[in-house]
Amino acid sequence: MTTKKSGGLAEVIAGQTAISTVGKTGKGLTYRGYSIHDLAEYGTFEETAYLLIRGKLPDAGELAAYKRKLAAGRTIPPGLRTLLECLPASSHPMDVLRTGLSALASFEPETEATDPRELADRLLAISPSVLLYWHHFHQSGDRIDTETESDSVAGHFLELLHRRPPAELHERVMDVSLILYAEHEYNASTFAARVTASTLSDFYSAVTTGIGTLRGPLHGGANEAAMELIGRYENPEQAEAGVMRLLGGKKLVMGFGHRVYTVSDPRSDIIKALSRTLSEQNGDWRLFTVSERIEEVMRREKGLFPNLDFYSASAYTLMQIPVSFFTPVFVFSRISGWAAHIIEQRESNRLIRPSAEYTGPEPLPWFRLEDRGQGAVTP
Ligand SMILES: CC(=O)SCCNC(=O)CCNC(=O)[C@H](O)C(C)(C)COP(=O)(O)OP(=O)(O)OC[C@H]1O[C@@H](n2cnc3c(N)ncnc32)[C@H](O)[C@@H]1OP(=O)(O)O
Ligand SMILES: O=C([O-])CC(=O)C(=O)O
Repeated sequence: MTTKKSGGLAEVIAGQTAISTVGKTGKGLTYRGYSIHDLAEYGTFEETAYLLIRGKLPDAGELAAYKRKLAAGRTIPPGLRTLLECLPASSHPMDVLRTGLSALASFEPETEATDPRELADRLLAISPSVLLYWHHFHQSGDRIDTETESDSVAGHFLELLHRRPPAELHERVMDVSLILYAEHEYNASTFAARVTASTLSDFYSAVTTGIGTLRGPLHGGANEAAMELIGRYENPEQAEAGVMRLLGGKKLVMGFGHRVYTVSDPRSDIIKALSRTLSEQNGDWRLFTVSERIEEVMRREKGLFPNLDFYSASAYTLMQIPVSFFTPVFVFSRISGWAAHIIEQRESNRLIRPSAEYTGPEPLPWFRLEDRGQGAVTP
């Protein structure tokens, strides 16, 4: 029988993975055995993506070659540019990204000869270009050159967005953010991508599935929803009163809670520290102090802790990233985790098709159309 605990597949072991561990002792996170703290402190997003997609850390030569390859993958095919120009200016950026990456399949289809690792790299490299080509075309009519001098995904995205090389601190914060968002075991979007891969569908379809699933506010969309909440309040006192009202009305406070972590989300302290540094640098503490008060209230009233999405919201805003780009940034990073899982699924595939507990009517007699009067078909 489905209980509240088993609903949503909570605590169900739905398969195996060698890619990451989430929530060991209630709060740990490793990617292929490396702690998230080491990756965020000493690593870069490119090393992380290489580790996830290829299963080992690159050496210096491999990393340099990998960065060159990603830089070469930023170009958008002319047909896809035309398509992006045709999408409405009012599109949600997640629609643009989902549609853009899906359409790339028509220009550069996966074939028997395609190495899925190469395709993963192409999608990682081109994603910021797709979003920002569309953005600038509809903002100013400019058909931007999507090549930049930057040798990192973080720098490429920020440079395309603001059309100038990013400050060193901003590039590092974005790089760490991409590391934190890269991979998380059987989260909803990754699991959905694995389901698609398990039907032997193509790589693009699996990634597109992931994007569609990530967008919801219970998952990746929570970073945008959290910013919408934080942005409502001028000061911590207002925030406390507002959140108390939400809790009184049994509403969810986005950016809090987690399905697997029970003690804390280890990524949250890392992004929180960066949000503090950005506030200090900007000399603007409003978002940070409002966020801290919301955190205090949520701990006191509900015993809930912030997840990665909560302090990502203030950090991104402090770097002048538009709110509607927050979940797309999550996509830029999570493509690496999805890719690792799609490849792992393919390596030992069996169709993912669970069973359901039936709760519908017992077998019913058939009524011919002319006999179906009011109330004739009642169980
Ligand atoms: C990167 C990521 O994707 S992290 C997740 C991002 N999502 C969010 O931040 C959305 C807000 N959070 C939530 O909705 C949930 O905590 C989820 C979806 C993340 C996890 O959901 P579940 O594991 O199903 O938790 P569940 O709903 O059983 O929560 C347990 C209790 O805590 C409450 N609760 C959980 N999260 C929150 C929250 N953010 N605000 C208020 N109450 C909450 C629930 O209402 C429930 O209360 P009840 O027992 O009185 O009914
Ligand atoms: O694991 C989850 O359920 C959600 C999450 O934190 C992630 O995908 O990063």
